[in-house]
Amino acid sequence: MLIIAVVPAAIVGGLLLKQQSDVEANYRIGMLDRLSNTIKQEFDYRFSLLSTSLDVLSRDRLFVQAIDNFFLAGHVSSSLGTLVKNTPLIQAAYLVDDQWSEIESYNGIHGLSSFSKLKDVLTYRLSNYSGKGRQWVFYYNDEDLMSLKYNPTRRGIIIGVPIFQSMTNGLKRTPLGYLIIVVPIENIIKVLQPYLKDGERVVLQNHFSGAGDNKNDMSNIIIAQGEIDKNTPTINKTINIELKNKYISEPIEYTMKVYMDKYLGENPYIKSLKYISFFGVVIILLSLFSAGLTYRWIARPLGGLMDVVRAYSRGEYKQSDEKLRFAEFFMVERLIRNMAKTIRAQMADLAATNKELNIAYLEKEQANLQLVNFNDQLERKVEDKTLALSRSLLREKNRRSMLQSLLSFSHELQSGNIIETVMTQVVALYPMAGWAMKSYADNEVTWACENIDQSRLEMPDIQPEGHYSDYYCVSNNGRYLHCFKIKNSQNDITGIIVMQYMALEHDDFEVISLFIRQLSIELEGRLLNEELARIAVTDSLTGLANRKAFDQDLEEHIQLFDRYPDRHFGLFMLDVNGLKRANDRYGHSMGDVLLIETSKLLMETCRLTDKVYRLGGDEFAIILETGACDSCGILWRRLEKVRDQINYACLPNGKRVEIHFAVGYASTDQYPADQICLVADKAMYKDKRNFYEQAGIKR
Ligand SMILES: Nc1nc2c(ncn2[C@@H]2O[C@H](COP(=O)(O)OP(=O)(O)OP(=O)(O)O)[C@@H](O)[C@H]2O)c(=O)[nH]1
Repeated sequence: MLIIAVVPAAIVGGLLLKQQSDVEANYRIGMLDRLSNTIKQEFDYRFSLLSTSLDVLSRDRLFVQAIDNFFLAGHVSSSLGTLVKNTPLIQAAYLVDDQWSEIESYNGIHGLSSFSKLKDVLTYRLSNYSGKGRQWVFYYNDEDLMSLKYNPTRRGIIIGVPIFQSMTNGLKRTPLGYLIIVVPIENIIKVLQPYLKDGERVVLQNHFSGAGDNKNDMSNIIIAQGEIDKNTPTINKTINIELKNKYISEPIEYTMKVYMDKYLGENPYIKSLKYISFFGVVIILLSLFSAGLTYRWIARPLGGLMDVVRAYSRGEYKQSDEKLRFAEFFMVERLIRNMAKTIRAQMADLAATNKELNIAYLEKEQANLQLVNFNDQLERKVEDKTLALSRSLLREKNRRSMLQSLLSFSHELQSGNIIETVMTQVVALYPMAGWAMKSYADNEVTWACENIDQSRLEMPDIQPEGHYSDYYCVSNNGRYLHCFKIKNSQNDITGIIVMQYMALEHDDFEVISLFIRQLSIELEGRLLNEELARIAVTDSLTGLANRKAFDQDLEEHIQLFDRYPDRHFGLFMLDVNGLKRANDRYGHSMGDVLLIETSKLLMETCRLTDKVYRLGGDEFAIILETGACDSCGILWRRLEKVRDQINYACLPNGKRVEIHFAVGYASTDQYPADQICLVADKAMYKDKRNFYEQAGIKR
């Protein structure tokens, strides 16, 4: 994997480096081309300029005439000097006559004999003149054409220009002389060297062309800038250049090699990258091959095996069509096939068992369902029954509670305050409700209220007179005022109970109605009992307490006095005088009136704390609760005063009899308690006797 990942990256990197190297190489080659062209153009330009200057000078009339005229030698010298100074390539110039004797020179060597070689070559060339140009170029080598300081190598180029009398006569004639120009290789180097940079060099190799006598070549001209290190890798370009223009008769050629110390060789890394790439590709191919083999012979069989196992785990017992390789795989395959057979058989058994179980399960489910339905129905019935039972139990409980309450209530009602007892009872029964009650039996005119607005109760719609039914209901701010009349057995309304509550349930209504009925009965019973008790101790004619009451009270007072001896009481005994006569004379009604009026008179005379009794017939008694002797004396004097006044008992028919009675009294202040009755009685009879005696009436 590492190889597969790294090798392509290295190849791509190498290709990029190679591309960069190629670009750089192309750039260097371009530089080399430009330098080569520059050197060539400069070479051509300089020699073209030189040839032009030579052509101009060779046509100079004074210059031509100077060959024959000694006096023009100064002009020649001046012209040659100008030529040499203005033309960088030229270092020395000679003007010679047709015998090649020097006429004038500049930077030259006087008496130079070396021209003999040139003479032969140039004469030969002129004889074979082709009609093209009239400047001839030659190499020189190892010749002294100027001082050593100008040309230490003794090598260079000579340009010979024949000078004719007239240009029109052509070159068939013998020239007057020759203009010889010396171009040392030092000047060529000097002219071309500025175009080079360090590490660049130009080697001009001349071609040996033309006649065999012109073998004095310049050898190689080496133009360099800076030191040349031969160990430094270089690039070079070889081109042919010609010293050639329209003035030169026979051009000469150079092979110019331009060197630059730039390395164009292959990058070693790129070179090694080739090997790396190659080996990388080989490794990748080998890896792919290995992967293919692994996949084909191991992974795919194992995958197929895994698929088979997974299919088995899912319950799909299909055999793979893929043939497994190797003996182990065959064994595994056989094992799996055997397992598949076994599992299939087991699955078939399981399927059959499962089917039976499913059937049994369905039957069980149906039975369960029926059972659940039955249970539901049973539960609903039990629930309904339980609810009904609980309701009846609650009702029964309420009734029992009510009955128990009513039992205690009946007992309480016989003795306590009726209103308070009833209100306590109803509030205890329904504490969340508001209650009010008014009793007509006690002539009560105010409502007893509990959690209810009394002002609402005073409204006409509440009053029982406007309603026929024993129960009526009026609304009260979203609630209800349930009104129950209390009636006695004569159907008289004896009271009303109001309940402020929500809408009444049937059970509640029944309970309250039962309570009201019970209340009515108990109330009437109490009233009857009270009446009976009152009658038992009341004299029916006069309305005074009777003898029974007198006996009870006297006994009470005696007992009380026995316990509290300082609390004296007094007893007055009274007897009406002349009742029999009144009866006899005017009838019993007169006697009754006499008794009634007497009792009124006694009641008016006594204090409220004194109790008056009619003991029977015409006998009366008075018990003074606080009846010390002096108190008894006060009452006796008041009775005396009343008796002394004349009072009548009158019938409607106008008949009347005078009221008169005898009085006697005793106090525990003076007598023992158990004797005061006797003492008072004696006193009374004594008083009666006195009356009759004074009145002269026979009894
Ligand atoms: N009208 C009337 N007469 C009664 C009543 N009770 C008793 N008498 C009668 O009153 C009479 C009482 O007689 P007396 O005891 O002699 O009374 P009296 O005539 O006043 O003579 P003294 O008591 O001795 O003064 C009897 O004839 C009774 O019948 C009653 O309630 N009404």
